[in-house]
Amino acid sequence: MFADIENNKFIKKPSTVSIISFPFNGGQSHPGVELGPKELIGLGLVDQLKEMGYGIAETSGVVDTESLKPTVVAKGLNTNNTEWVSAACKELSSRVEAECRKGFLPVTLGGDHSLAIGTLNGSLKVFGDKLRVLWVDAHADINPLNETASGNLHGCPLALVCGIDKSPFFDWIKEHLGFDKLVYIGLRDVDLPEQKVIKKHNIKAFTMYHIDKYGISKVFDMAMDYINPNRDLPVHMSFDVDSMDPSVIPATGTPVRGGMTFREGHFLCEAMAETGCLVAMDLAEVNPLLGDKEAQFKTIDIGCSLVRSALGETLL
Ligand SMILES: NC(=[NH2+])NCCC[C@H](N)C(=O)O
Ligand SMILES: [Mn+2]
Ligand SMILES: [Mn+2]
Repeated sequence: MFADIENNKFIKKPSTVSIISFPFNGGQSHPGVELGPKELIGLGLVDQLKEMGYGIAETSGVVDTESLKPTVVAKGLNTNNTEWVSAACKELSSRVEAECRKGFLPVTLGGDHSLAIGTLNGSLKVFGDKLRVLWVDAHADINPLNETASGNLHGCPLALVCGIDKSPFFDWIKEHLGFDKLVYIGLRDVDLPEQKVIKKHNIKAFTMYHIDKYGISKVFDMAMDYINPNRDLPVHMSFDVDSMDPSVIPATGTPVRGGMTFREGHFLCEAMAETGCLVAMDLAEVNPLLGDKEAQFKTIDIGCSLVRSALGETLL
């Protein structure tokens, strides 16, 4: 058995990772994001993790999202590909849950950020109300389903995970994340309905303003002090690569200027690793079809190094 969750004794720094590829683009409208996992692995991510000493779980693998595409879809919904996002995320949830139960650390490679509906549900099932979530993103991704202007579900995952929305299309989501168990870092593009939700539920958020003002080190400490003051609770980090500045990570579908530098992003991941509390990670929104060759290479290469940093890569 992996851990004694009741006593906060989850496995710190697990030695085995499961690489879950989630080639999915149904949560947004730019083709190409489904190629993220293949390109990240193609550039050597799995070998790099092995070199760092990690065991790679045999249960690593690809979620066959295409086969989960529904043939009949409801009309008149405010969100796009609703049934497909639900079916794919439900499958992803059970994969993440199974890996966490074995004491492995699932690293889910996206795919668009709607994937967090699945990954967070999976880790919530295992760690229950001990689970804490660090959401690293330019966006808040907490649009209520009936209020999203774009209709793209990658802008809504936290509304479902936190139970603001109890859509019948997502009736498999039974457990919800408390608002006080979530913290944001990197925000700089938040829609009006999201601003209302964040204020109403008093969700802790560190925007780029706070990173500029205090520096990333202090911001990370403040974020952890809020969700995990004794550094003894399991943390799921959901990392959207558009949290990074577009000059660092250009190949992503919804870039926003004024993001984290190369070092700020890596420092954040290194600091997360240092706590020993990371139990699951998502890397979302790498789109290898956007921009020129150099932009694509940079994005994939730095995507890999962010994961390595979060898993404890250090120079010495
Ligand atoms: N995971 C992301 N990149 N989300 C971008 C969301 C953009 C915008 N807030 C929307 O809801 O459409
Ligand atoms: Mn984003
Ligand atoms: Mn996002």
